[in-house]
Amino acid sequence: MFANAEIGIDLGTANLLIYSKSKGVVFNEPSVVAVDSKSGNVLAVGHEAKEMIGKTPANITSIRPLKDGVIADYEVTSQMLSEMLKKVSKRVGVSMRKPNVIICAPTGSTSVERRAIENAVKEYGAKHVHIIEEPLAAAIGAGLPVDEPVSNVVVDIGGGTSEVAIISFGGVVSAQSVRVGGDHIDAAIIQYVRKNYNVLIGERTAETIKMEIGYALVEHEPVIIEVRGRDLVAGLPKTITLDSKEIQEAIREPLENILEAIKSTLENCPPELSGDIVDQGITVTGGGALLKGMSDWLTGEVDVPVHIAENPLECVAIGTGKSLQMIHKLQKASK
Ligand SMILES: Nc1ncnc2c1ncn2[C@@H]1O[C@H](COP(=O)(O)OP(=O)(O)OP(=O)(O)O)[C@@H](O)[C@H]1O
Repeated sequence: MFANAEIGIDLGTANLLIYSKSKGVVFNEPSVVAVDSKSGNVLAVGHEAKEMIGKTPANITSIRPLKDGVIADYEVTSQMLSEMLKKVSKRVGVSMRKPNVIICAPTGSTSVERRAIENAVKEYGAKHVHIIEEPLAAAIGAGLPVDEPVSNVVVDIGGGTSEVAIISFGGVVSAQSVRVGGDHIDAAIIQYVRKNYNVLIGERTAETIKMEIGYALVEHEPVIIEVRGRDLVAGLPKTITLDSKEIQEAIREPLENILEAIKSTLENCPPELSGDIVDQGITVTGGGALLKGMSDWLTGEVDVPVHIAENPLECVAIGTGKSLQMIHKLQKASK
């Protein structure tokens, strides 16, 4: 039934990626939509819409329709998907008519949330939709030998969720999904700056701070960044200088929540698989893997080797794409 499946979709909280069987990753843009508030019409999607966040006039709203890895605004998600598939069709000349689709969902998502994902794709006109567990896709995309009799641990740190899974024989042996990811790290930075400087910064500024001077909980030479926000007392624009040590403290809590999920998954690992984990280590995927010091921090905390995947932001999309070819094997394993 899935032999002729054609595209894989990583419908992420932060980014939406589309993988075509014939051309690889053909689309990789932020999961953002700019909508005309009066007519409800979509004005822009992806990069163009992200540029507009926090800057639009009253009649235009920039929306991120996914939250914590799942659909928060169904209507807008369907519109976004449809616009993005049309864009791909035009841009790379890949036909997106009635595709067979493999799309991923977080392991912690409910059946209602999964149905919403499936229906959003079907609404576009997809013929068959198959849902794959997000960490399994991440593991396949990271090049781990998921269908072999050796267990692998994958940690996928996305925008809205972090998934930790032990995978063996093409299936998820045990998994934990926490609704904590890059977005929560950004929110912690916004809160810190507001509390300590009385300055309000926007989401995009917080993300820049994280990417430029954010560190996992490791020793490092401090670096600084200058950013602008609005002084909450004077109401005027203000420039402040932040250093990486204070930001490190500000983001401690979400990082520790992610670590807890990793530790508890490892603690619940069937004893027969523990040996493999010591040998193989942990592979980290998702945008969060790019936080500076991530690999050193996790290695110190869990005492097994930690590898950052080669292309962490694209692993899930590549994995859904590759699973187009492996689908029969995976289906057998999940029976
Ligand atoms: N260099 C970097 N340093 C730190 N964080 C980064 C970096 N690059 C990207 N990120 C963060 O990675 C997150 C996006 O990752 P990714 O695209 O894997 O998430 P997603 O798949 O959209 O989300 P989810 O899996 O939760 O639905 C964002 O929070 C982004 O800020």
